[in-house]
Amino acid sequence: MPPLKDKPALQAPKRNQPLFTPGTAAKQALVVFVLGGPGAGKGTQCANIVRDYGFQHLSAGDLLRAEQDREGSEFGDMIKSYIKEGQIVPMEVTVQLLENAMTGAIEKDESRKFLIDGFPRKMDQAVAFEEKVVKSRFTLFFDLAEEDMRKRLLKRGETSGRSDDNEESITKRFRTFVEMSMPVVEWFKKDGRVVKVDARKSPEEVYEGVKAAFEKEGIEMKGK
Ligand SMILES: Nc1ncnc2c1ncn2[C@@H]1O[C@H](COP(=O)(O)OP(=O)(O)O)[C@@H](O)[C@H]1O
Ligand SMILES: O=c1ccn([C@@H]2O[C@H](COP(=O)(O)OP(=O)(O)O)[C@@H](O)[C@H]2O)c(=O)[nH]1
Ligand SMILES: [Mg+2]
Repeated sequence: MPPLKDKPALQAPKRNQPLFTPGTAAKQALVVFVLGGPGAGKGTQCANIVRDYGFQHLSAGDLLRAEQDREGSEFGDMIKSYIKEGQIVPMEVTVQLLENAMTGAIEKDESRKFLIDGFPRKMDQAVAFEEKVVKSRFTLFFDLAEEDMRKRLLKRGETSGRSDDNEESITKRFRTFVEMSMPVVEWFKKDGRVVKVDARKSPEEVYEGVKAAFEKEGIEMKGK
């Protein structure tokens, strides 16, 4: 995993210091959250969307794993244990990593359209991000039963090398998903900002549902 590029080491906010700098470049972004249980296929579908819609893919899990492996990170050990236990890393860390990545991409003029994958997984993250960074346009929600997600994760675990793709961690991640993350989906749903996609079929068939969701939200493919 590469280190955080062109950014100072991530530091915990000092007492009485605002968590995020208001008015940053990230405010200009178009954000789509991508949620769904562990193994539902979020990352797989994000790759399709990046290819066809010109979004930048920011996976909160990938950013946390990169920070975990970054030499000198004061959060490395903490992130490692949260991930293995299927717990949600304190939101200050994740929101700051996301904001850094968005600001970096905007400054380099790569894109202002972001798919934020696997975030927000807990109400405090959702509220903080939308208040302090930017409000999401909508949430793409991949719907899949636990038994199917478990099968996909165990298969992924054969090659992923991830510390949390094993039976014990998977069970913990499912509990966290139901208790912490589903309330976030329900909250956005009440606000009319969730589009649900059936994730049971093949990746190609699931992508048809994704394209229909983007069309419904008025987001066009590249070059259209
Ligand atoms: N529609 C699908 N049908 C079967 N397997 C899938 C499908 N989509 C993704 N996978 C596989 O399931 C695993 C989890 O997918 P991934 O995209 O990493 O999900 P998530 O990011 O939601 O955890 C991966 O090994 C992936 O190749
Ligand atoms: O906002 C986030 C996103 C992820 N995680 C942690 O990172 C793990 C892996 O997340 P990822 O999205 O990579 O897993 P996926 O759902 O794609 O399998 C989660 O179980 C959490 O422990 C977190 O703490 N906060
Ligand atoms: Mg993923």
